[in-house]
Amino acid sequence: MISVKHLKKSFGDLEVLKDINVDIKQKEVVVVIGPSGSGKSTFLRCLNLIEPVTEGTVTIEGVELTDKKVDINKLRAEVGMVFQQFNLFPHKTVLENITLPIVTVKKWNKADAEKKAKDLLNKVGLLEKANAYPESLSGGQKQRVAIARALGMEPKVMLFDELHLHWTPPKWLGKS
Ligand SMILES: Nc1ncnc2c1ncn2[C@@H]1O[C@H](COP(=O)(O)OP(=O)(O)OP(=O)(O)O)[C@@H](O)[C@H]1O
Repeated sequence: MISVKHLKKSFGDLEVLKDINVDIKQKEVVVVIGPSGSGKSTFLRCLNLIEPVTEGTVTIEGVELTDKKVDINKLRAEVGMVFQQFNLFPHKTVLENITLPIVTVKKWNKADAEKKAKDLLNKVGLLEKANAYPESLSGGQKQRVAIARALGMEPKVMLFDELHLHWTPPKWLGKS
C-alpha cells in the first residue's frame, strides 16, 4: 500500500535520509525508532509531501506522490498526520477543531460534521471536553483531539509524529 524506493532527502549539505526502501501493507502498523535528529519526522513529512523528496519515489495505493501531476490536497486528505505539537487551533474549541476540516476539506454540512466530530470525540474518550479550548487540555488529551481530527478525514493512512504512550489506543485505531 505504501512503497518507498530509494528515498533520499537532504537539507543543503545535510543528507538526512540516505536511500530508504520500505513496503508497508494495508493494516500494518509500523513504528520508526531512532535518536533525536536522525530523520524520523523528515521521513514522515516526505510521506505526505510536506517536504519535497530529493530523490526516489513514494507510492501510496498506487499513486506516486513524487509525480508532478498528483493532486496534493486530495492526497493529504487521504494521509492523516498527527503532529508532534498537535497543531490545534488555539482559539477554537475541541469540537470546532475537529468539525472545521470536515466542513472545509470534505465539504460536509455543519450538522453532519458535528455529529461525526462528537462520535470521534466519544471514541477517543473526550466527549466531555467538546467545548473546552486546547490550552486547558493535557498533552495526551491534545493528542487524542489531534487523532480525532485526523480521523475525521477518513484517511487511508495515519502518520503519528511521536505517540504519547500514556494513552493506549483502542484496537479500532489499528484497523482499516
Ligand atoms: N527544514 C529543515 N531545514 C534544515 N534542516 C532540517 C530541517 N528539518 C529538519 N532538519 C534537520 O534534519 C535532521 C532530522 O530532523 P528530524 O526532525 O527529521 O529528526 P527526528 O528524528 O524526527 O528528531 P526528534 O526525535 O528529535 O523529533 C536534523 O538534523 C534537523 O536539524
